[in-house]
Amino acid sequence: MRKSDILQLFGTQSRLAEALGVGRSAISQWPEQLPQRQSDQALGAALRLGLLQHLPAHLRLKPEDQAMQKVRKAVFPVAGMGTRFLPATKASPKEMMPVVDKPLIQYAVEEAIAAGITEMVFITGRNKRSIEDHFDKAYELENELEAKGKDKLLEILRGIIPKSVTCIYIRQPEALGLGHAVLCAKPVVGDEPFAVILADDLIDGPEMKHMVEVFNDTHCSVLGVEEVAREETASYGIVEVQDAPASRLRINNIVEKPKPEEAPSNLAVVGRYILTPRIFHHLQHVQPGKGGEIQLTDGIYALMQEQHILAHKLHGTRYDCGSKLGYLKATVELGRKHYEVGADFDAYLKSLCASK
Ligand SMILES: O=c1ccn([C@@H]2O[C@H](COP(=O)(O)OP(=O)(O)OP(=O)(O)O)[C@@H](O)[C@H]2O)c(=O)[nH]1
Ligand SMILES: O=P(O)(O)O[C@H]1O[C@H](CO)[C@@H](O)[C@H](O)[C@H]1O
Repeated sequence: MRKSDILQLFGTQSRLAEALGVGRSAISQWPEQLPQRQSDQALGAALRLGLLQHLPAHLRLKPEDQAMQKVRKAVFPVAGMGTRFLPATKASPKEMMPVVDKPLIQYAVEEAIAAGITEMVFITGRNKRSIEDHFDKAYELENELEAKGKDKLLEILRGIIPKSVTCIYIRQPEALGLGHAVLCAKPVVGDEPFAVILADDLIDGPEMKHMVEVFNDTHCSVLGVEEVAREETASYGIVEVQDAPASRLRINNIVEKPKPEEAPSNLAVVGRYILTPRIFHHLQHVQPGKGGEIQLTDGIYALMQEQHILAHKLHGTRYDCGSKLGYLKATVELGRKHYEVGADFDAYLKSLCASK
């Protein structure tokens, strides 16, 4: 690829330099015929900035490069301690706590599958064996159900993970923080955009599917956000946004768990992210932040200095199942909707309220 083609795409050297996070002098030293690495970098930046529609036909992405830009992998960090749910989480993971009849992690995996994601990457720690068992084939149990003619249950069991989906487990040796957990996925994710789903934020609705649509349109990282009460900002990553063309919300600041008086807004990041692979570079360099942990938010802040990052306002209802109250709310709401017990449970709740 020629440097002049690239410059035509970006308009000016400064704009290209800014997009790549390098100085203008570095660009002026580029030769006219660009080595592969520079053309890849420049094309990647153009893709993220939505400039590729202006690219002459002979320079458009090859189908194999387009495949690399699909969100095919989801990372599920599940190596945390779950201290807010002790003693329930003393010997079993928080992500295996059931809401009605499915563990939290299964809701998260189902949301990823609904978004067309086919590789599930779990970042696990100690006490997390039951997560692997949950997504593994249970031969003895299946044989038992088959012998007893319990076909419906057998079907439910076999449907947990469709055949087209692969599960991969990576151990986070120490719970050094969410950012560190995501960095542990680097060897498996490689040079592709990927989703991050925090299972304790249970979302009733196909949120990741909507976010993948935004990514496919823009090729920018996307964060799921929701307005929270001012007094709750210290529990979340908080973003500041500006209106960008096509009513996409572009993030221009992100702060981990600010006090209400210091928060740039009340727009909170919930546990849904689509990130470009460049995040790994930044996570390798961020220092321990809030709470002495390697924070994903700090990596995202660094990424934002060189790439556009968008905020996607949730469509579905989110339940903070990392907290007791949020978990109880999810249990009641999803219980009321459940195909088997929903109607009876709803009648019970109504009679309970009437009797108080
Ligand atoms: O080092 C870490 C930290 C956090 N995580 C994962 O990131 C997500 C958000 O982290 P949380 O802070 O909500 O989870 P926690 O397990 O640490 O919970 P509490 O002690 O606060 O009750 C959770 O899904 C957690 O498992 C990791 O995988 N590794
Ligand atoms: O839940 P944690 O680990 O305290 O916090 C993590 O998840 C939150 C969403 O649930 C985000 O807003 C935070 O930015 C992130 O660090």
